[in-house]
Amino acid sequence: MEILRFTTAGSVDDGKSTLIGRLLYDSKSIFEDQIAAVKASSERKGLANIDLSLLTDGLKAEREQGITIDVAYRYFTTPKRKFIIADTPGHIQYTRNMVTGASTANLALILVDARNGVVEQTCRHSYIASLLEIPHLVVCINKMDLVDYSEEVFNRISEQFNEFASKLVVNDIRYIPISALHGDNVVDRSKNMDWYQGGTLLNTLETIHIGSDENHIDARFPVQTIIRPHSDEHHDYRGYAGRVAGGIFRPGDKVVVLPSGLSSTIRSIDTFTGSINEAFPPMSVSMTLEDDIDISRGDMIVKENNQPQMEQDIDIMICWLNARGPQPGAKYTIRHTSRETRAVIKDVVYKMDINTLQRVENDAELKMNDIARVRLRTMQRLIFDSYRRNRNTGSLVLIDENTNETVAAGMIV
Ligand SMILES: Nc1nc2c(ncn2[C@@H]2O[C@H](COP(=O)(O)OP(=O)(O)OP(=O)(O)O)[C@@H](O)[C@H]2O)c(=O)[nH]1
Repeated sequence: MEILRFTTAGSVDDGKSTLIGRLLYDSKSIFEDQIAAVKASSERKGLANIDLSLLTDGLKAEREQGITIDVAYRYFTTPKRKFIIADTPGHIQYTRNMVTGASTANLALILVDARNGVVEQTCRHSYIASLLEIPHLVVCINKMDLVDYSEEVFNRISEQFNEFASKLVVNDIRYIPISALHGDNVVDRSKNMDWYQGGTLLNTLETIHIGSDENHIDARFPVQTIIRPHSDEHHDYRGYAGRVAGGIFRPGDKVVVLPSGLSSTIRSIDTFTGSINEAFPPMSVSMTLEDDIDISRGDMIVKENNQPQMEQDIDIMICWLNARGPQPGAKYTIRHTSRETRAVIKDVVYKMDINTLQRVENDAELKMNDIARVRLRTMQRLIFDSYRRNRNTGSLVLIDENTNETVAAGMIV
């Protein structure tokens, strides 16, 4: 079954918890005992309706303890798709959390309070979603019940958002008028907004086309592990295991191993359940080649006629995630595909002011949540594509060698 990953963003009190609770409740994705518990505590609080935000409040408590990464993952399934929600809180650490939750997302769900319209947070979240090249944006205009389910308010906010979004790179934006509290257009079609002809939120999540979200053109296979079983039966088996990061591989394909440049032909592609004729992202497989060549972890198998770049000097857009900014000359471990190497930050080219979308030059000091363009020099060559071309081979993280913390996420320009 297809999996859709999405992230949620909105300012504090826009209704994210209520919306996710509603989505799980109306799609019957939560267990009866959880519902019973929420009903009981709603009654205890003297509420007439059950308070759906209580379903996600357990997670809030965790957040308030200040755990390192404030992203809570929730899972639900309908007959059509599986869903993974990366739920990020609306408070000030937006960038860091969104980057963490959104790097693999197909879709970003942006919540707007119908009474307030597009606010600063909406713009920041949308900018980050576009920076991360999240392919689909769904803007839910919530609390429609508080504006008399007005079509005019909905249109005004949609236009306001559209105008801002025209400055971003987002290909697919949809707008849905909802009331998370009353359930309008979340799972069930609203009886209060006949003027709205589009799908409900769940319907949109179930049907949005995500088949082209992965790059199926540039064949990229970063090798994670070399498999050499020691039993007699498999004496000469040597497989290269990893996750397909782009394109389509088939037995018989002429391939090149990078960085060595040695070439061979794919003999077989194997999975736990047997051999297959085709491998594409994000499948995890093991390949065997016709020739016995030297391959190690971090190498990349690609096709002869379509090769990635290999460089040591790399420009990236970076999101700084750590409380401590980079010290001059500090070395970092870079994790990129299945490869690890060291790098130094040579230069901060500019920082980005997310509110105005202007570049700020002459300010090289990176602070938490900053977004900047920086130049890296790596010890070994990286084998990469631009992030725009391939999110798998174009993204990397920087790790502090002393504390072992992830201090930044980067997207190769
Ligand atoms: N009238 C109305 N109230 C809503 C709606 N959705 C949410 N609310 C209310 O708005 C308030 C905030 O909702 P939450 O779901 O806690 O908001 P949140 O965005 O998750 O807040 P944080 O988790 O603090 O970021 C609550 O009092 C909700 O009952 C809606 O569609 N209509």
